[in-house]
Formats: sequence, structure tokens, C-alpha cells
Amino acid sequence: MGEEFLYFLYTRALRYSKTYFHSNMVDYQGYILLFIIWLVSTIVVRAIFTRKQNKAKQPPSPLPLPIIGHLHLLAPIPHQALHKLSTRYGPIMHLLLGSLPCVVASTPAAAKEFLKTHENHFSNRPQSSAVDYLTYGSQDFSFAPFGPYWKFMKKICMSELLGGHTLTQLLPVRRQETSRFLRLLFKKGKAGKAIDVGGELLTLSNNVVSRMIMSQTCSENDSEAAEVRKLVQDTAHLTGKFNVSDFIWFFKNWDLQGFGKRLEEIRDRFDTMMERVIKEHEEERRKRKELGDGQNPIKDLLDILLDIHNDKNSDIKLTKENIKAFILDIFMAGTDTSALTTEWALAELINHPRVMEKARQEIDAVIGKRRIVEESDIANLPYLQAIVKETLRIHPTGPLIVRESSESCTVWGYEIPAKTQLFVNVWAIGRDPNHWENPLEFRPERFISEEGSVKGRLDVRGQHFHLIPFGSGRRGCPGTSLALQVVQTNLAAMIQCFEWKVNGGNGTIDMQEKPGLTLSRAHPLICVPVPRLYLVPPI
Ligand code: HEM
Repeated sequence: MGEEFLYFLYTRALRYSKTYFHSNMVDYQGYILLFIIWLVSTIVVRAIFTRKQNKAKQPPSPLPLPIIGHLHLLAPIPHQALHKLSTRYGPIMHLLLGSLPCVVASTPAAAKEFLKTHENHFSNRPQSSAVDYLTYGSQDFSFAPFGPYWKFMKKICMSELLGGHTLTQLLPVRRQETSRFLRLLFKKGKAGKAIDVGGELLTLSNNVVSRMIMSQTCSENDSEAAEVRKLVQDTAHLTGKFNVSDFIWFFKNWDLQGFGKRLEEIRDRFDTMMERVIKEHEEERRKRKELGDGQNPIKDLLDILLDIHNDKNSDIKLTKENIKAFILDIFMAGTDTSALTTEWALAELINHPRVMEKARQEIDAVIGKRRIVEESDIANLPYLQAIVKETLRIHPTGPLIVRESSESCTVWGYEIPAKTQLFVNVWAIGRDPNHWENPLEFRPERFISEEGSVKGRLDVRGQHFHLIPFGSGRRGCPGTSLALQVVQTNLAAMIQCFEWKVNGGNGTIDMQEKPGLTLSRAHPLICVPVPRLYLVPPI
């Protein structure tokens, strides 16, 4: 009823303003009428909101504005704004984002309540029109509702696609890409040239993921690699944009910002690339079969997915659209998250020379100066592991975990209706002074036990709710092992092989953040990698 009344008021306002502007009349009465409509609708929204709050006990909330609710409070950087609001409204808040009801959990206890105690109610993710379109009508994995398809894909992810066996088989791919990356750094460093660290790390992680997914197809060819990178960047850019029609029911069927055309263009580019890559894989597989090649070649992720697609006995029929949408998921979830984590870690180390030196001493003591650090060395580098944990605590590259309630439930005595969006503020949780001593200080020692080993108690895999950079529970990140391997190994090699010289400024790095889905640096990290050890990375 309230919504209908509001709709009536706004259609009137809209019609009036159209007539008004079209007739080009300067009529002060118009302003008065618009003002009255705005005032009445504000009062109505507040009355509805307060009545609803009284009816069902809802978490505390600031007063919403008509139409936009609390959207205006999320600027400029949502996780920071939500953190600030939580200091006033508490660990569980209720917000209206346009017409969408949301709850925000900002402490470890609140996160545990939603992600563990009420996991069954919060195992879905909300849909957005951009993601729906790009994933062939939500045929992907990351946004699939919790159900048979998601369970099937999760099992394959953990047992095959991102499981230990596949990661071991694809180790040479990661090793080769690290070598390429280090060679480039040596070349630039010897010439005294500065690099954009974030840009080079993004190329590295994109190449690793491309090659793991579809073998040499992308990274052997520089223009194809660049094409994939551009696609990933464009997709991240568009899906990270605020789309009015997702939040304000009034504009649901309008494309006010002209997203439709851009989405179409990106999906066409992605689809053309995927069709070509799938065709090449199928051709290769057919040839191998015809030749009766008894050898067991190393399978990339696309091979594994095509095997399932062709398997008549598979529990679930995997369509080509499912495969393409899954690959898009992996590109989106697995590339810039790892690159950004490494970039934040290096920025912290440059700002904390004592920590950098201690990490270097550890690496030199364990590996020596005659070879470059490898993935298998990481287990023997507890201080390096602590640096990565400390980075993920202060700079979690997925700062907000986003879920949606599948049915109504009661959390801490609050009524949470079905279809409520949940934001778990991982960024705020990592800085909670009730759980972290001097939370804003970068101090990896907090993860080291007295005898020098990593404190086993504090893991990043979702068991300890004051450190959940990879989420928690069944919808937690399936790429955690891969991400940790890639980040730790490349960071270790960057510490071992180079001194990092910052051009200009007073030698310290600015740590400001920039808005976006993932936690990016506001200013690029530009440094000269001055070679420290003259080791030639093998190809
Ligand atoms: C430092 C790197 C990374 C960070 C910080 C990160 C963080 C996250 C977070 C916070 C979530 C949401 C978890 C939840 O809802 O509880 C997530 C989901 C996901 N991540 Fe990662 N991630 C990283 C790397 C990767 C990599 C390398 C891959 C794959 C190659 C990956 C694949 C995924 C997928 C597919 C999901 C969706 C899972 C689902 O909905 O069931 N991530 N990640």
C-alpha cells in the first residue's frame, strides 16, 4: 500500500516535471509543488519504515530517504562507509539500498552468526542484471543458488578443478609464469626503469589463470593474452558499477545508464574467444583420439570440463554455456584478487623496511643465494606466511562478502525477511580493536608464536571469524590454496631477488584505497626493481 502510494506520487512528479520542462515555463509554482511532493513522500517513507520496524523487530538503522533509501550513505567507498555506520548502529545493521532490504554484519560474532549458525539461510548470492547477462542467464557457479547444480560444481572444483592433484599437475605452468615475470623485472631493473607493480602482477596472475584454464592458447600469444586481460578488466569495471535498475524497483526495466550495449559488446567478445578456444580444444582432443595417443596429457580446466560435458553418465548435464560462464567466474574471481594482495603486501613492506629485512633474512637462511624460492619452500618460511596473513587482514581484496537470505529467519532476535542481502564487512572485522591489538599497525609478528612458528590457531580459511579474507563455510573461496601458493611464492621471489626503489616522494607509499568490487590501491605502485641477486630464472 505504502509503495503504491509512493509510486503514485512519483509518477505524478515525473509527469509534472516532463510537462514543465518541455513547455519551458519558468513557473515557481512548479518548484513548490515538487517540494511538497518530496516532503510528503519523505514523511510517508519514514512512517512506513518506522511502522515496519515496530511490527517486526529489525536491526538498528539510520533513517532512509525516499526512493534511494540509504544508498547515499555508501559513498565514496562502501566498506569504509559501512564500517563508520556500524560504529554508530552496531554489529548488525539494517539498510535499504534503494528498494532492497540489506543487513550488514561488522564484527566476528555477527559474521559467525550469519555465515555459520544461519549458514543454511544465507547460502545464496544476490543477482545483478550485469552478472546475469554476462553469465548467459546466471548459468555460472559463483552466483548459482545453493542447490544441485552448485553442489555438483563445488564437488568438481574441490576434487578436480582447483583440488590438490590439479594444482600439483599445473605447477610447471605457475613456475614458468613466475620465471617470465622475474626476467622482465631483472631486465627493467638493470636498465634502471620503473615498473607499474600492480599492472605487471595482474599480467602474471592473468597468465597463470589463463594457462591453467586453457593451456597455452592465451599466454603463448601476446595479443591474445592482452585480449583476455582487457576482457577481465572491462568485465570487472562494468559489474562493479552501480546500476540504478538493480536497486530502485521504479527503474527496474529501464537502462538509464546505457549498460545494455556495453554488456552486449563484452559478452560478444568473450563468447567469440571462448567459442574459438573450445573448438581448438575439441579439435586437439579428436586428433589425439584418432592417433590413439596412449599418453596421458596434462589436462587443463577446460579439458576437465569438456570431459564432464561429454560424460553421458554425469549426474548433471554440463552445457557449453555452463562451461563458458564458469570460466568467466574463475577469471573474475581469481585474477585481480591475487595480484592486488601481492601489490598491497609489497607496498606495506616498502613502508616497513624492518619487516622487509626480516623476511629477506628468513628467505636467505632457508633458500640461500644460489637459487630462486619455489612453492615447495613456503612451508619453511613462517615469517613470509605471517606477512601474507597480515596483508589479508588489513587489505582483504574481497572487502565485503555478499550473500542473500533464501527464507526468513531470526538472527540475534532480529527478523530477517527472505531475499534480504547480506554484507559481511571483512575489512571492518580485520580492524576490530576488540580482537586485534593496535589493529591499524602492520605487524606480522602477531601471527608468529613464541618459538617462531606460525600460530596454528589463526588460519585464513574461514574457521576464525576475526580473519575471513576468503569467506567462510560452503560458499567460501574454492581458490584459497591456489591464491596462497601464487601470492606467497611470487612475493617471496620479489623480496629475495630485488631491492625496491621508490621514485620521488619521501620514499613512503601512500596506502589510500579506491572504490570498486575488489580492494584496489588509489595510486599505482611505481618502483624500480633493483636486482639484488644475479640469478637467471629458468624458462
Ligand atoms: C587473494 C586472493 C583471493 C581472495 C582474497 C578471495 C576471496 C574470496 C571471497 C571473500 C569469496 C566469497 C566467499 C564467501 O561468500 O564466503 C570468494 C569466492 C570465490 N572465489 Fe575467491 N578469492 C581469491 C582468489 C581466488 C582464486 C585464485 C580463485 C580461482 C581460481 C577464486 C575463486 C572463487 C570462486 C569461484 C568463488 C565463488 C564461490 C561460491 O560462490 O561458491 N578465488 N573469494
